[in-house]
Formats: sequence, structure tokens, C-alpha cells
Amino acid sequence: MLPLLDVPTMMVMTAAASFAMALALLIAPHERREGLGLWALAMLLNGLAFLLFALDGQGPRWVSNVLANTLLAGNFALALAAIEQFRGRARPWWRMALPVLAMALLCLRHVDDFTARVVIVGVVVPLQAAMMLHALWRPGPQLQQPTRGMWLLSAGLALQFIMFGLRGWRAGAGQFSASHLLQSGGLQSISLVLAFVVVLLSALGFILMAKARADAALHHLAMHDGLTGLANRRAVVQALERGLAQAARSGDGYALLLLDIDHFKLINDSHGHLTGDLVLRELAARLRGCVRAQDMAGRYGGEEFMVLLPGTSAEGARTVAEALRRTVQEQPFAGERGAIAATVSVGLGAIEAGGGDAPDATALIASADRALYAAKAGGRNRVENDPG
Ligand SMILES: Nc1nc2c(ncn2[C@@H]2O[C@H](COP(=O)(O)OP(=O)(O)OP(=O)(O)O)[C@@H](O)[C@H]2O)c(=O)[nH]1
Repeated sequence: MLPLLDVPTMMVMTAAASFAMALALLIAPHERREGLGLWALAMLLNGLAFLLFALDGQGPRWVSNVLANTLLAGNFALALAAIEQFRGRARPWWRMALPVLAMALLCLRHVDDFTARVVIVGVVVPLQAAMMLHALWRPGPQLQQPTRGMWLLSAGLALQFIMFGLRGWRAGAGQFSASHLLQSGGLQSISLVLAFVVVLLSALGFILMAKARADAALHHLAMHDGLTGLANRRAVVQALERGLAQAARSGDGYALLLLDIDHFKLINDSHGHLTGDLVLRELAARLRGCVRAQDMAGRYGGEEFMVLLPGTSAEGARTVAEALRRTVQEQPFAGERGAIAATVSVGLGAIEAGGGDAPDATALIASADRALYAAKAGGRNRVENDPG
């Protein structure tokens, strides 16, 4: 037999772990805190529930027999609400409240029958664990790529399902070893060790989920331009480096466009900076719409954009560049005080398929930049190659 602590001590330890986790959830410094507050509240209820369980026999019966079990169910209802909030969904309160109400009424009805209460808890709590697992993994817009946090939380919920379910099943079959709440030994002691583990696994899993989301949001911020939503200079140059390394391995061609709005300063000066921003945003949307899925458009600088065209020859890139140039020339931008005519100049840099060692990113950008300079010098609103 494992040298387990007595049941009241383990209950107090589970309560202490719940309070510690509530604190950890409250102070976890994440950018995106959806669900963390609700989960902290859930841990608080769980801690209170286990403290009341540990006080069994020392106060009125309804405190440890009814109130504590209701707090336990309330904890899982709040945890479900936290998962729904994390997933960005509305919380169907009645579905969360129903198990809590059922727990309160059924425990009240069986206030003197320990075995009946173990069966009730063994039905309601696994049901709540299943609802949480469903809410966590159900397909939907905010379903993350599975993260370690999601697996950890799922492990905690699965353990909760099995442990409470097993207790209820054994009690229903008349095979539960304990005859009152604080009796140590057998399944009663083992389930308290597992309850302690469930608290830690679930709360840490949820904290890790929130951290993964905050990390992803920060990564997105670090790699995207705030005004246009396109990849920023760092991201587009990194993608270019990866693309050139891939082209060197496969022997495919690779092309790069540098696209600059002509006389953009004039647009800013005559229509205002905010309208200039509108033009940049609209041009970004057009670039996104014009390129293939494997291509990438990014904002390289103020009014300068970069388009990466993997597997594309100089001739193919010129066709894309001409199409982009034409859409700008032919469709004026919508300003607040009427249409704004604009044009773009495009510099083209390319490596041909099977061209041996590919130039590095800096060299290809320099080549496209010389081409852009030539386009500007040649009168703007045109596409040019590197004059060499
Ligand atoms: N509205 C707005 N303007 C910007 C932004 N970033 C840079 N600019 C402006 O872009 C203009 C760039 O001006 P220039 O470098 O002289 O280039 P240009 O007027 O387009 O002239 P050419 O490129 O030679 O045709 C400047 O007025 C910048 O203030 C931005 O985020 N928003």
C-alpha cells in the first residue's frame, strides 16, 4: 500500500494548491487574458470546496454535504466559461448552471446518504469534464493549433472524468470502500491524490494555453506592418532568404519586385497624411489580391512594397509587375474627398532557373533597387529590370 497522507490533510493540500493556482492565474502577465480571470475564480471555488470537505463533521451537515459539492460543480462551470471565453464564444449560461443546480438539489435530497452523493458527484462532474473537453476541441474560428497547454489541460480533464466516474460507478455497484467522506484508504485516498494532480494539470495547462496565444500575438505584431497588415520588412526579408535558399537547392527561378508609389509626398501634401494612409492600405489590399498563394507581399518601407515571386522567371515577373502597375493606374484610390489618381514604379530583380549559385538576399534587393531607380529616372509609372 502506498504511504498516503490521511484524507483531510490531502483535502487541505488540494485546497492550498487551488488557491496558489488562482494567484498564479491572476498575476500571469499575458497580453491576452481571456478566460484567465474566470479560471482563477474557478480555482477559488475549488479551494473553498475542498476546505469545506476537510471540515466534514465539524459544522452543519449541509455545509460539507451540499454546499461543498455545489462549489465543486460551480468551479467546473466557471472553468467551462473560461474555456468558452478563451475560444471567443458566447457562454450559454443555462448549460453551465444546469449541472450546478442539479448537484445542489440532488445533494440536498441525499444529505444523509454518503454513497448516493458519491454516485451523484460521479455523474455530474464527469459530465462537466466532457463538456469542457468538447468546448476545448470543438472546431471553430479560434481553435489553436494543438499546443502543449491544450494537451496538459485535456490530460487533467480526462483524469477528472475517469477518477470521479470510477468513484461513482464503484459506489453505485456497492463496491466503494469508504463509508464517509474523511475515511482514508483505497479509492478514496487515491482519488484525492488525483484531485490534487487534476488541479495542477488543468490550471497549468490553461496558463500555458494563454501564454501560447500571447506569444503568437506578439510574433504576429513583430512580423506584420500595423498600417497595412502586410508582412513587415523583417518578415519579408526573412522569407526572401528562405526562398532563395530553396531556389538554390531546387534550381528554380526566383523573382523579386520593389514597388514604389510615385510622388507619394504630393498625395500626402495635397490630401493629408490620413488619406495617404488610406492609399497605402488600399494598395496593400490590391497587392494581396493580385499575387498567388505561394507569393508574398510585404511593406518594405514608407511607400515602398516588396513582392516575392518564387518559381518565377524574369519574364513571368514582368507580367505580374505590369498587371500591378496597370491596376494602380487604371483604378484611382478612394479618398475622403473623391478619387485619387496614383501610379507606381516597379524595379524587378530575378534569378533564372538553373542559374547556378543564387545571389544572396542583399544582392537581389540591391538589383531590384537599381531597377526601381531606373524606373523612376525613366519617367515613373513603369517596370524596369536592373540596368546592370
Ligand atoms: N501617409 C503616410 N505617408 C508616409 C508613410 N510612410 C512614409 N510616408 C511618406 O511618403 C513620402 C515619400 O516621399 P519621397 O521619398 O519624397 O517619395 P515620393 O514623393 O513618392 O517621390 P518618388 O518616389 O520619387 O516618386 C514622404 O512624404 C513620407 O512622409 C506612411 O506610413 N503614411
